[in-house]
Amino acid sequence: MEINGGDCNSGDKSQAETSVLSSKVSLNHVGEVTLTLNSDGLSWKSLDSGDNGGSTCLGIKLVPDIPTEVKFSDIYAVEVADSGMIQESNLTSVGECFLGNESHDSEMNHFIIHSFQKSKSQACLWIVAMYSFGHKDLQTCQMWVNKINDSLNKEVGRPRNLLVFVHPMSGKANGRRTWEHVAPIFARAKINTKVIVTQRAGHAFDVMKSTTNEELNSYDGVIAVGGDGFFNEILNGFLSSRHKAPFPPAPSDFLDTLRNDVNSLDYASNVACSETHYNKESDPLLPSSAHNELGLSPLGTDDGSHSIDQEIEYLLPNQRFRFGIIPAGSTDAIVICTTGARDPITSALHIALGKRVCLDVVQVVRWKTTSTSKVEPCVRYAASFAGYGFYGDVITESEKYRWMGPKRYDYAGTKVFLRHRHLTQLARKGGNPLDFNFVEHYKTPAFTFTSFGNESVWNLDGELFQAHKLSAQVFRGLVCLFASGPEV
Ligand SMILES: Nc1ncnc2c1ncn2[C@@H]1O[C@H](COP(=O)(O)OP(=O)(O)OP(=O)(O)O)[C@@H](O)[C@H]1O
Repeated sequence: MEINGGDCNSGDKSQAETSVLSSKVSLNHVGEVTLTLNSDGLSWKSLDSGDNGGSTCLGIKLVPDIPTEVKFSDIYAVEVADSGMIQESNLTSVGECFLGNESHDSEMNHFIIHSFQKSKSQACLWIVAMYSFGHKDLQTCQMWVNKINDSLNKEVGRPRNLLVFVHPMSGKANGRRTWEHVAPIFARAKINTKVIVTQRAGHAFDVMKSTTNEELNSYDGVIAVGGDGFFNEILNGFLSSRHKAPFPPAPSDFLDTLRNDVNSLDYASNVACSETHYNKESDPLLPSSAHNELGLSPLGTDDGSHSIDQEIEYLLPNQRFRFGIIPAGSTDAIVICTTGARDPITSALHIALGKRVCLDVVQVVRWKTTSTSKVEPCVRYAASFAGYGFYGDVITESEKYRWMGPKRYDYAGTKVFLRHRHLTQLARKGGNPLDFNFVEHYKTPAFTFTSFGNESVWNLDGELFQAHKLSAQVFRGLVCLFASGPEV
């Protein structure tokens, strides 16, 4: 083993300060290599042929398709393994040439680097990759592991403790299996997980709502193993007791109605204040200072002095806190916006490596009149979409057929469509169902708030709905998921 000084990397001060470690080791499926520890990762070069491995067969050069470097930012774990076999060649599948090559296994101590490779057919899809390096001396293996771990510990943003909610009935009732499939990645990365398998709808919401920030402070994030609805349940549980911004501005005719309603004065003044301080043209996102100007400082500050960063601090249990999702649902739309692949392993790797992306969250306020004629807001948060009308009816109906898996949406959709009163009447009259105007029944036939503007107001079937996108600036920390953006 050689330890070379930093003078190997002349010219770059930061690199020169990092001493470079280099050893002759055996890489499984490749053979003998010189392994080098650089400032940002590991690289290796084959000693067999001088040009990174491979051998010749009938005059044709056979080069194993194995990377020659890995960055620390892409390594999620490293470990010393029990002594075992290292295969010194990769030529197991080249027919006759296999016999002609000297491929042999050697028993030696080894250490394993756990990383990932991007799928060749779909770059968003990450596949676990293991590099097994062998050396006769166990101490050398341990020394490499220690050095690599020292570098991994300097990687920022990686979680150490996570709260994991598993929805066992999600998708095709495979939430638990999905978690068991990815759990070894967290174990290898030495990430502690507290796992809660939900017993009923609303379980995760209740836990998130009732758990204090002090209690959540011991975690670096919350992970949902389930679908979009499950993720939204966790998000809503978290925000419902923490997000205290004023409601979005309402149209003046609606405010007049509210002002005339003596029972609703509190809400009217809240909404009116929002309207006064908000200028859509110059400031498309709701100003964070509105919290204080409205006198709504439930986060415990009312002097108007704290900055946006401080607000995030008050809202989140800690600055590291993130939300993550491991897809196990029926549609998994959110994960397509974050990792770009509907694949639990890809999501688990993103989470373990501390990759993140900001995702907008929308607050939807529905003003509804209660039985006592009081106008009250009903607040929900959505990370992908919110539905109304036909869409809502389909979702409600589909819950009866969860055992069918994702097919239930097609079945429930058809059933709700065919149940339509107008359609039945039309059929009785001998009309052509294709002439049927779906909009007649559902004034908003399949209304989904998929593309939220910064501020939107809808009057649907006589009820007022408002949505506003929570400022990415204000909620920078809050809406970060454990995932990097999809490859473009
Ligand atoms: N243990 C449980 N039993 C029944 N329902 C549950 C349970 N845990 C959570 N739920 C509810 O099931 C709803 C749907 O869950 P989820 O989003 O994971 O599945 P999905 O509907 O199959 O997927 P998608 O939302 O991607 O279409 C959630 O909103 C949640 O309230």
